[in-house]
Formats: sequence, C-alpha cells, structure tokens
Amino acid sequence: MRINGDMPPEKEKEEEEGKTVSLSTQQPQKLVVVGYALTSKKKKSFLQPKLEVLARNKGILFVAIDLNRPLSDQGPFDVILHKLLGKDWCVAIEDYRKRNPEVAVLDPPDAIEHLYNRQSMLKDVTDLNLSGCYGKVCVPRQMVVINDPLSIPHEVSKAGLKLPLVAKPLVVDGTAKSHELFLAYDQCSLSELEPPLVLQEFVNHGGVLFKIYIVGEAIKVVRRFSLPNVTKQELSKVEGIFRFPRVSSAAASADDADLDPSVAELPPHPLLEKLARELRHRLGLRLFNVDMIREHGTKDVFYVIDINYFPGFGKMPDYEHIFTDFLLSLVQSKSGLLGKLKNSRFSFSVIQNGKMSKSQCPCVRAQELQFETNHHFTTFMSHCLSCFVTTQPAQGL
Ligand SMILES: Nc1ncnc2c1ncn2[C@@H]1O[C@H](COP(=O)(O)OP(=O)(O)OP(=O)(O)O)[C@@H](O)[C@H]1O
Ligand SMILES: O=P(O)(O)O[C@H]1[C@H](O)[C@@H](O)[C@H](OP(=O)(O)O)[C@@H](OP(=O)(O)O)[C@H]1O
Repeated sequence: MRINGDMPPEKEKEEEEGKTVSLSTQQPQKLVVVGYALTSKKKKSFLQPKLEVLARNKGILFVAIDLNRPLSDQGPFDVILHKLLGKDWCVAIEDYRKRNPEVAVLDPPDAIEHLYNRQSMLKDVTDLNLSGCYGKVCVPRQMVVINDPLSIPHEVSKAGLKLPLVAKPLVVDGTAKSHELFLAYDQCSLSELEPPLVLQEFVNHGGVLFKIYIVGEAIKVVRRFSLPNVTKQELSKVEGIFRFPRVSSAAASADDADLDPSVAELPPHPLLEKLARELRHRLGLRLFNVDMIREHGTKDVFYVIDINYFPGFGKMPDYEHIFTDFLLSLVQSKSGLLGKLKNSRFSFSVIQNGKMSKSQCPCVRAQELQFETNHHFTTFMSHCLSCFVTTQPAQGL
C-alpha cells in the first residue's frame, strides 16, 4: 500500500513485504505489531473498534496469539499484551520473554501474579512513604484467614479489627466467585464466612471511589459510585453478613453526578503522580489501576483498597489515545535503550566477563541476576528493557 509519492527503494521493498505502512504524511512508518493473549471477555471490552481504527492509523496492528501453537512460531511481535490465567501460559510467556528480549512483554507474569492475592497486592502500598505529597495514602487494617471459619470471631478480636468488616476472597483469579464480597456487621456472624479470605476494615468514604488508571507513564483518574457510609447507629442495630454487588465496577461514572464537593474532590495530582511512579517501579507493572477512597470527614487521608492488573481500560475516557501513544512510546524507548546497551562500556564488560557484580547493576531488580551464560545475559536484557520502560533510564548507561 502506498499513499504518498516517492519512496527509497529499500523502503519500497519493506513495504511490499508488509513490514511498513505509509500514512498520510511523507514519512513511511514501520508497522508496530502487538500480539495479544486475552480472554474473549477482555478482548471485547478492550479491543473496541475505536481503538483498532486509531491504532491502524498510527501504524499499530493488533494480532491475536494462537494459544494452540507455540509462541515462538508466531510473530514477529514488537509488543505482547496478555492477561490469561494458568501455569502453562505463565511458563510459556516467561520463556518467550527471556528468549526475546527485544519484545516488550506486558507484563512479567510473576509481577502480575503478585496482584492475584489480596494480601500481597497491598503490601507495596503499606511500605510507601508519600510524605510531602499533599496527602497520606494508607491501606485499611486487614487480616488473612486461611482456614477454620469458627476461629474468625476470636482472631478478629485478638487482632483488634473494628467492625464493620469487608470480607474478600484471598485470591483474585478472574472468576465471579473471587469478586464475591461481604460486609460483616457483627463478630459472631464472621464464622459463616468461607476462608481463605481477607477481612478488611470498612472505611467510610462518602460513597465515592477514585479509580486511578495507569498506562505506562500516563495516569487517568475517574470517580465511581461506591458503598455508602455505615453509621454508628446502623452498626449497633444491624447484625449478620451481607453480600454486596460489584458496585464500583459498573460502567456508570460518578464524574457528572451532583456530589458533595468535599467527597467528590479528586485526590491531588502530585500525590497520584508519586503513587503511580512508586507502584510502577515496586510492582514492575505498566498496566494497572488502583482503587482509592478518601476517609470521610478528611481532606487528604486516602486508602488504597484494591489494585487490578489490566483492568477495564475500555471504560477509561480517551483510552484509545492513551493506549496507542503508550504502545508507540514502548517501541521508541526500546530502540533507544538497545542502542545505548550495545554501545555502552557496561554491556561490553558484561559480555566479556560473562558475570556482573551487584554494584554494576543498572536497575534494582537486575541485582538479583548473575550472568554466567549468554542465556543469563539475554534474561537481563529482557528484564532491563522492561525496567527501562517502567522506571527512569537505567543508571550508568
Ligand atoms: N475497605 C473498604 N472500605 C470501604 N469500601 C470498600 C472497602 N473494600 C472494598 N470496598 C467497596 O467494595 C468494592 C469492591 O472492592 P474491591 O475493589 O476490593 O473488590 P474487587 O472484587 O477486586 O472489585 P473489582 O475487581 O470489581 O474492582 C469497592 O469498589 C468499594 O466500593
Ligand atoms: O475497570 P474496572 O472498573 O476496574 O473493573 C474491571 C475489573 O477491575 C477487572 O478485574 C476486570 O477484568 P478481568 O475480568 O479481566 O479481571 C474488568 O473487566 P473488563 O475488562 O471486561 O471490563 C473490569 O470489570
């Protein structure tokens, strides 16, 4: 396909081979091929026509990965997007990532796995210190119950958790059951719950929740309806455990609703910037969202209650622009880093010695790696590429 005038012969050849597309300007662009491995539900919500059309106009092509064929026989891909459960997929994509460091695989399966457990999911937030960022970000007090439901009332009182409590299945595995949540008003009824679960203190927040979507460096925050406050009076009168629906995941946005301004005011942007930067780095992920609430009656005390990998981006305003820009930026920063690595003194010493001391590591997570074989070096390259995209440019390069 050629839309515009003359083109150098080598470009012409590339284009005939289907590797480049010409857009409306004079510059032919290399096609960015994005392989995706998503459930049919996720494909439907994410790969909407408005995304595919804009992507095509920007030279990005989405290609479905065939799960019945080896990944290595497919592609070549520039980027892989994936959200599938199961050990087999994790092993296959991890292996592919190691062997193909030039492909931006979003995201590493072990980092995604970290979010599939409601205990580990919030750990990085607990460790954060965002002082001086116009607000405080906490995690509700919570405990994990693995077995023996009859012991829950005693364990809860021993831990000093305050009622009401939100009971959430410990593991989030994409099933409807893993999103079945209960609100418990009294201690005795807690023994009716089915472990393994997390019991989390309910934080009054005025019925509005902030969903902070993170796509690489981009942040988008929206308001959603959430559970109403539980008053002291209600707590003293009501007993039992009550299942509640996925209220904040409904498509209805609270952005245009007539809300109390002190409840509706968005969290300060510098706070969100810092939170996103820290979590991107600590989690090693580029595609996620954070559910955050403001403690009712405060201006700047926030709680993170949930973090989701590859959430419903289709509901994020402008997602098609944000996502396509992100995909293009991945390809650009990747070629920049490869060039730097090839020319750097650092990569030379790694290849020469076949080993790297900890002090030479350009990024935090690479410190865990040792380079005894070429394969190890390839692993590092793959790791470092993802680090480069998620964090600052690596030191020493
Ligand atoms: N500690 C809490 N205090 C107050 N409300 C809470 C708390 N935890 C959860 N909620 C309410 O319950 C809803 C669902 O909780 P959570 O996001 O943890 O579950 P989920 O199953 O992972 O939901 P989804 O994946 O749909 O975002 C929240 O959006 C919020 O309305
Ligand atoms: O975008 P928000 O409001 O956060 O809600 C999402 C959930 O958090 C995700 O867990 C859902 O994705 P999965 O069904 O792949 O887990 C995701 O499903 P979707 O992508 O099919 O819309 C949403 O339900």
